[in-house]
Amino acid sequence: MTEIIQKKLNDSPAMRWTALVLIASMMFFGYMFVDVMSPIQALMESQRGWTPDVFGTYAASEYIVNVCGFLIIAGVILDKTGIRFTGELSASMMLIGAVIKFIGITEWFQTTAMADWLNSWWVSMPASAKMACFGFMIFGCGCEMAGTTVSKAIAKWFKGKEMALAMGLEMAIARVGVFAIFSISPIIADKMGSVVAPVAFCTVLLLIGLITYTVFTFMDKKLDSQTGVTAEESDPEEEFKFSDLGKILTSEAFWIVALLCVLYYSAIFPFQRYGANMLQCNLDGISAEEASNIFRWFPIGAAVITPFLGNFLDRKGKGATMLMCGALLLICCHLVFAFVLPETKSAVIAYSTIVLLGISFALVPAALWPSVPKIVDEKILGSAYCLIFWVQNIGLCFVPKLIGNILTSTNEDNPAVIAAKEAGADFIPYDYTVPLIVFAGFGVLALIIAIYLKAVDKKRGYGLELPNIK
Ligand SMILES: NCCCC[C@H](N)C(=O)NCC(=O)O
Repeated sequence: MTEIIQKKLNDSPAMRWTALVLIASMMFFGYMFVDVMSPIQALMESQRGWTPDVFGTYAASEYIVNVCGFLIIAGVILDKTGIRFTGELSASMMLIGAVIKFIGITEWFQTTAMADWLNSWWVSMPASAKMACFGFMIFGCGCEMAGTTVSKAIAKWFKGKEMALAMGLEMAIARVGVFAIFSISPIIADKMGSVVAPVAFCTVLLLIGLITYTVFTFMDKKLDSQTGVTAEESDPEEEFKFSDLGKILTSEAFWIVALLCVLYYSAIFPFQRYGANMLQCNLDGISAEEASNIFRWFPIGAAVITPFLGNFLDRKGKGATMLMCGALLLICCHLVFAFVLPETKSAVIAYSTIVLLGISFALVPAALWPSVPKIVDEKILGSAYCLIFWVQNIGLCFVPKLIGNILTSTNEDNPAVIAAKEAGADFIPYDYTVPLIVFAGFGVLALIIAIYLKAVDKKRGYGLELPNIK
């Protein structure tokens, strides 16, 4: 009898890589939106009155609802409803949040009665910033939920195939999004003469992201029909249970990784918000466009190297060592920005430090995320990732605000800042030394924890230094 073996959709390399492109597009556009304002901070200050303090509050708003427990609920939604519904929900939340933020910063909104009302309380926060924060809160819930959903989707489509490479590439594509927006946001703002245009552009891209994910859901439905799955993720063993939270939260290894994650990323993503402005200030007031041109090599450096490091980790191991090297590099880079760059004002030093920071940003994520399955049970892996994101989001929420406050308070008596403000200048030459020392401090703590993790790994034999491919 001839046996007919039906090939599943993800058995075809073309189909599974198409699926990756579709889902990674959503994250690509999402990461673009996250940083659309970062390179036009000086313009936001001159056109909408967003001081560093306001900018810090705005940056924190992306994570606030996640920190209040949304990420835990997101884990439940994902495990109960599956990747199709959760992905659509995430992409829709990102789009709705983006539209609210876009409306909030338009010229038109500033003339409305609602803006007058918003301006009447908490007066240091302009109405545009309040609306943008509200939109960014909704966007942030969608974006972080999408991050977990995409990991689960890649695991489903690439299980037993090129899973690590696919995850590395997805992260790399997202970093390219940051590179792209740092390149084009100031250009669009300049050409259109307004800060609204780049936000409008990214909002349209998020709509495209929703469409690409919708196309993926049709492919995923087809895959399920081929594998005979009727209700998604119906295996009760795989489901999120609240009792699992206790198991994870009482694990020492989980806390080591979660703390390392929050400390390291607190010196990366919040820095990304201020990086271009910091370069502008430390390189004697180069234009926002020139500063973005330098800064964009940070995510692109990470994007290029991450898949290679993932491959190295798969074959040679050395995960814990990579974490230590990444943290060490981070400290050196922030200290160079704090003390060497303001003295030398050298573009060469700025470029090389940015590239080195990009290498650090490749080393740590490439080693950190694949380490999690080595320290927690596969059954509770989804919950563990959600909880690590949750702890990480606490840092990402409060650190930008902390940095904004420090930047404002340490520059209160800075004569150059006072003079620029009095003259109504477009560019305010802030002194970034103290915020950069704080970032380096996070790196020092991350390094100590990475060293401790390596020692714990040696004692308990998690295999963090071993290759993934046996
Ligand atoms: N909203 C941008 C920050 C994404 C944070 C996310 N929880 C994460 O850690 N992603 C992995 C990465 O390395 O980008």
